[in-house]
Amino acid sequence: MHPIQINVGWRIRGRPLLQDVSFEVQAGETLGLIGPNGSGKTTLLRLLAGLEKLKQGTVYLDHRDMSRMSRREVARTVAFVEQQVSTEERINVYQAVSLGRTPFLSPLRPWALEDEQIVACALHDVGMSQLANRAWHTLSGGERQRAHIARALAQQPEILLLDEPTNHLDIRHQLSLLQLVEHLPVTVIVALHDLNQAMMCDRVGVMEDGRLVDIGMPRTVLTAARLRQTFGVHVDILQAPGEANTVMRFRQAL
Ligand SMILES: Nc1ncnc2c1ncn2[C@@H]1O[C@H](COP(=O)(O)OP(=O)(O)OP(=O)(O)O)[C@@H](O)[C@H]1O
Repeated sequence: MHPIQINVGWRIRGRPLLQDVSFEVQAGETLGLIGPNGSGKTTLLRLLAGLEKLKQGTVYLDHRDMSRMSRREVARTVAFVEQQVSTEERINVYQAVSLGRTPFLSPLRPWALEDEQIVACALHDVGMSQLANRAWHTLSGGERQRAHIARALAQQPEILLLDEPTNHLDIRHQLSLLQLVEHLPVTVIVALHDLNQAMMCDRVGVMEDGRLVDIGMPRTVLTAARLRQTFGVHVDILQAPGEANTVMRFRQAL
């Protein structure tokens, strides 16, 4: 599996969107990325997915310099579920998820039974097996979201990048997705707005104005002082009876 080493900056028309963002992710770890709107989470994920060309700094995927990897190699390693993804409307769910196998197919390696099994497994993991034959345009927002995640899983990536994956999902599917992600044998970087969900990650990185201002265990990072400074909110950190995890309750800072 691929540990990730990141040391990047990113500018657009002279404006720095990422500045000296430097961290490592261990193989199999789930890293939550949090930060206010516009703090650079999506920009960072797009760089790591190879959708933006790296101009400043380096990204190493399993000790390989990402800028020297072909698009196909990156696609075999990294799967990215974007916040707003468009999918060709005239296909069904099975076909949409099958697209995740594209980086592995070639004239010498055509579609095979193995691919069918991987797609079926990905659909099962997101609870979409029953909807495999449904036309894409008939899906709800949450069902589309789950199908996009299934497509990423069908890619069998070493690294899974998720940009606010729970934002269209009902509470049951939010929890099942997070549990699924937690138990996958892959390295995950997930941008989240729900700080209680961030508590479930192995570590949390905090983005502020294009900088990574903190990274560490959720309980160490998500302190009242940090949330007041970064998000401008007061937080009460509550210990739920009989629960190992704490729960956060927010009030707007004056
Ligand atoms: N192509 C672009 N051209 C100009 N500015 C951009 C571009 N892409 C992103 N930005 C700006 O970069 C900043 C960071 O955006 P980004 O989408 O990475 O933030 P984010 O942390 O993911 O925000 P959100 O929580 O709202 O999704 C924002 O101010 C955004 O307007």
